[in-house]
Amino acid sequence: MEISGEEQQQHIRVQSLAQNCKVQVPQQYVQLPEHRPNNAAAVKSIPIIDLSGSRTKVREEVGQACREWGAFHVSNHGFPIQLLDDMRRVGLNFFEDCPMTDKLTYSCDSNISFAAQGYGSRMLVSDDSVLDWRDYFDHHTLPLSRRDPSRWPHFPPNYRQVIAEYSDHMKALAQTLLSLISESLGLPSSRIEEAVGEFYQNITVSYYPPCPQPELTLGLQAHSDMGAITLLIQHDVMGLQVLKDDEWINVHPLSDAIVVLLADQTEIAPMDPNMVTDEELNKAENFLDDWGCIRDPAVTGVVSVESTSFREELAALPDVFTRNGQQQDINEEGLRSYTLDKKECCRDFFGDLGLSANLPTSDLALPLGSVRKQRFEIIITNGLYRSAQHRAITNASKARLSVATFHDPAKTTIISPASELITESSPPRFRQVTYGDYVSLWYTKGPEGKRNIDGLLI
Ligand SMILES: O=C(O)CCC(=O)C(=O)O
Ligand SMILES: [Fe+2]
Repeated sequence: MEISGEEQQQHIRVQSLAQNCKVQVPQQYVQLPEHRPNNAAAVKSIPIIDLSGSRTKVREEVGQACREWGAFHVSNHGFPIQLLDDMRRVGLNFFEDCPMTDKLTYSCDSNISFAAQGYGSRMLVSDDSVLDWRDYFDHHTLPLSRRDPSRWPHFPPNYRQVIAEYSDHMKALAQTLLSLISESLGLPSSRIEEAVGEFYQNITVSYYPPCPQPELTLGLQAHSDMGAITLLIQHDVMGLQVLKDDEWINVHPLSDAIVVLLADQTEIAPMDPNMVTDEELNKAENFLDDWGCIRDPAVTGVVSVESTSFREELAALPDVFTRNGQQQDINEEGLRSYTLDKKECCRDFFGDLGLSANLPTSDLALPLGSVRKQRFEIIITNGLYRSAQHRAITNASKARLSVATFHDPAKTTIISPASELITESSPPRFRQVTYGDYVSLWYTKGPEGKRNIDGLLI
């Protein structure tokens, strides 16, 4: 049967490409210069938290790691070490020892749905995106109603059993971690898990073949994960990097430890305003400063805007945000163009206002005033923990494997501003977004090297 160009595209696996392109990668895999990997700072590393320590100590360490990194290793986590090894082994066996024709029988069809289960390479729908140097197998594992092991590899023979056991243990660890994260914010331990609801868990095994031009490519472009919390293991080849203070930091593989990555829904999970202490507030302010957002009370009045009510709102603001020493243009038009051209900038701006970027630009005029009033009392804390921006790099000599276990809300869960913030004088002004829509945005627009929470901006 003749295979159409489109079908061929669907079936091209990076592993086959790597065997044929020994010198040069195809143009579609070449990243823009600003996205290419550079030499990561060797000295820093994400924190390691020993979960067997006292609850108070662990809580404090988790809080600090979430504020400063959004990513950390956990050791002595209670997850069976043998199962971590088994998972890495069956993953490698499938990618390296199963014939390509057999692997292709599990191909996922990204035309049918986003994040389709199965064997694939290309995640984003848009045709003009630069491609990742990666193949993957995505498994839908929880809730049990989504679990259909017959859709998972039959090779090696224990593959399906390992995935099922791995999924159950990962769920338990995710629950422990979310309760620690809740407690570290002074919230009841079940608070974030309740906000997330029943876990939708996916396990993605990623396989990065050796790449002839690692300096031009990325195994996986920069992004933050969409759900609540991701737990990740790598085998012994380094490739994961986390962004910290505008610097990419290598996450070295530790065979017995598990990487925890905060995902977007944890960043915007509701926080209890009564729990915000002066000390936390100070930390939040320092945190924003660390992100290059300088509050400058000396600067007043900024922009020319068309809408009078919007101008009045702005005039009521005694200060203006500057970033890296430069005053931000915050007129409505400016924001609109940030949305299109400089989403990161816009996201920071919204983030400073505690809006978690969960706001359509056209509605910006309405909430600004009320938001400003509450900013230092309540809302800042909402963004205190940031989801980790991360990516994977490639290397010329060795294949690399990682296993990421995502814990997400149900597609029907509504992401909305913290209910604590809604009062008569400050009614909800934000578009409510269902998690499913959020996911669709990500797959159609792509993270574009930015945190995918930006996808919520219209
Ligand atoms: O391969 C890695 O280490 C990163 C994987 C990842 O970030 C993802 O699958 O979302
Ligand atoms: Fe990720």
